[in-house]
Amino acid sequence: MINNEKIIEIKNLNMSYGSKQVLKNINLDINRGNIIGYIGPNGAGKSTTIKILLGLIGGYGGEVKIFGRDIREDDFEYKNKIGYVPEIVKVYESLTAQEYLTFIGQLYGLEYKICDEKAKRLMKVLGIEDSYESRISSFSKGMKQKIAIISAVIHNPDILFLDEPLSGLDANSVLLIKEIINKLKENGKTIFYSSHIMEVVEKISDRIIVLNDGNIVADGNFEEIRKSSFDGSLEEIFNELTGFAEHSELSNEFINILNEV
Ligand SMILES: Nc1ncnc2c1ncn2[C@@H]1O[C@H](COP(=O)(O)OP(=O)(O)OP(=O)(O)O)[C@@H](O)[C@H]1O
Repeated sequence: MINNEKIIEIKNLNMSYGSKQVLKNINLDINRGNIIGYIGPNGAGKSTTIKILLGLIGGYGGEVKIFGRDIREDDFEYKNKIGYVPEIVKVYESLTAQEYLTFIGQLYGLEYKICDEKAKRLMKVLGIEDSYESRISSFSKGMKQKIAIISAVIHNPDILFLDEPLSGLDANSVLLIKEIINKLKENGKTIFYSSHIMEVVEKISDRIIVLNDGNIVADGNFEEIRKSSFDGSLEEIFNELTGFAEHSELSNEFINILNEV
């Protein structure tokens, strides 16, 4: 399905922390129903972009429109239609899954009874329903990740920002969550997928955007990126685009230091 409705429009986006410019004139239009692989080396500016889109940080230059409206003017309504799985999951660990998920659901305006029922059913699908009334502090890493995913989608958002969403999940859960992401796309949801696992980004994304030092250095589907670069895997192209060629030298140096004593 080709959908040209622009759901996110970013014009001349700049962001600095003190004297350090971390986003340098980013221009991006994102269409509804796409999975966008948003990748780049550590410190490239990915989280900063996502936090601006989420309305979590201000002080930027340029313009960001979501659902056609400037987020500076409409910073409340649009937030009800977006969901976010952060890289480092901070859930309120002293709460039970039931307390936490119903709290989040109610923040998004759902009735208690509806979020209670939905949360329990979603946990069942992800195989953790037995822990619905247990404290999150007793959960394994993967279980906490599943809670973070449920809390990001319980209100059925139109745009989903996922930062390393598969972190800590076992192979079966990875398969299930990837399948769910594809079905969310088929349902017209737009997904911003940020990850360092290149194999997944390569397979899952309709469009891949590579950020390096605050600049977009590649933008297109995997085939287009291959054509404009070379015929390799996304991991190889990524290393080439971001200028990282010293892995052999650096790994030798690391081992040599260990061998000194
Ligand atoms: N609150 C802050 N104050 C000062 N500098 C910051 C702040 N947040 C981020 N930075 C700097 O901005 C740059 C971009 O950081 P950002 O977190 O956006 O990178 P990233 O691409 O998400 O990296 P990673 O892959 O490691 O998560 C980095 O140099 C970082 O040190």
